[in-house]
Amino acid sequence: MNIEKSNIANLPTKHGNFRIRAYKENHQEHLAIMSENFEEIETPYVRVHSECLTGDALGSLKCDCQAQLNLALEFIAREGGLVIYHRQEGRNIGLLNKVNAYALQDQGRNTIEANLELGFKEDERDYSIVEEIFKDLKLTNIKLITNNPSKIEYIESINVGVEERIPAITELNKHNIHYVETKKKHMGHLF
Ligand SMILES: Nc1nc2c(ncn2[C@@H]2O[C@H](COP(=O)(O)OP(=O)(O)OP(=O)(O)O)[C@@H](O)[C@H]2O)c(=O)[nH]1
Ligand SMILES: [Zn+2]
Repeated sequence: MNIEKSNIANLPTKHGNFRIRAYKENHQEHLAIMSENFEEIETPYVRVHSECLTGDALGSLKCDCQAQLNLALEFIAREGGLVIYHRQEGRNIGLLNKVNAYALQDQGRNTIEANLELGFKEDERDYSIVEEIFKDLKLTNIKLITNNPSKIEYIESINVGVEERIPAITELNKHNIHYVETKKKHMGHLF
């Protein structure tokens, strides 16, 4: 994999001060967001956050993405760690397809049924860039912020130890409760 990486720069945010590095693979760019003390921590807290433009940027109430991102940024600013902003929109079906999936959800399909009806798997994400970022940042043991057991499985499969799982549980609302229930029931998410 041919990956270009940026220098490390400061990023002050309302959640705290971070250090960021961008990574470019083919036509996609990702971001590592590190706490200021990241390099001194032996076993950092890590979140691999999948891009959700509608949630992260627009504050969509259909999912729990923005709340999880905010939770993770606040957590690592306080406790020390890393958020990888993994640019695989819509579980990697892309924005246009995700909006088509939303249109099917408007007609009553759940998040998985909509993906399948469009000809995709329920989850098309590929985490190979995450392995490259872990190598670049020399991560061998982490504490992972997630509810998704397949993320833990993947990270262990690349020989990075997951010493602890921190749940990423946020407040639900009437728009996302069905989405979260579907993840729990059909995708094995831990709540
Ligand atoms: N295809 C599709 N993608 C969605 C939908 N809602 C959210 N997403 C995407 O799902 C991804 C987030 O995945 P989730 O299943 O919510 O959570 P996760 O990352 O697997 O697990 P956590 O680490 O616990 O948050 C983001 O890329 C979102 O853009 C949807 O209805 N359809
Ligand atoms: Zn979302």
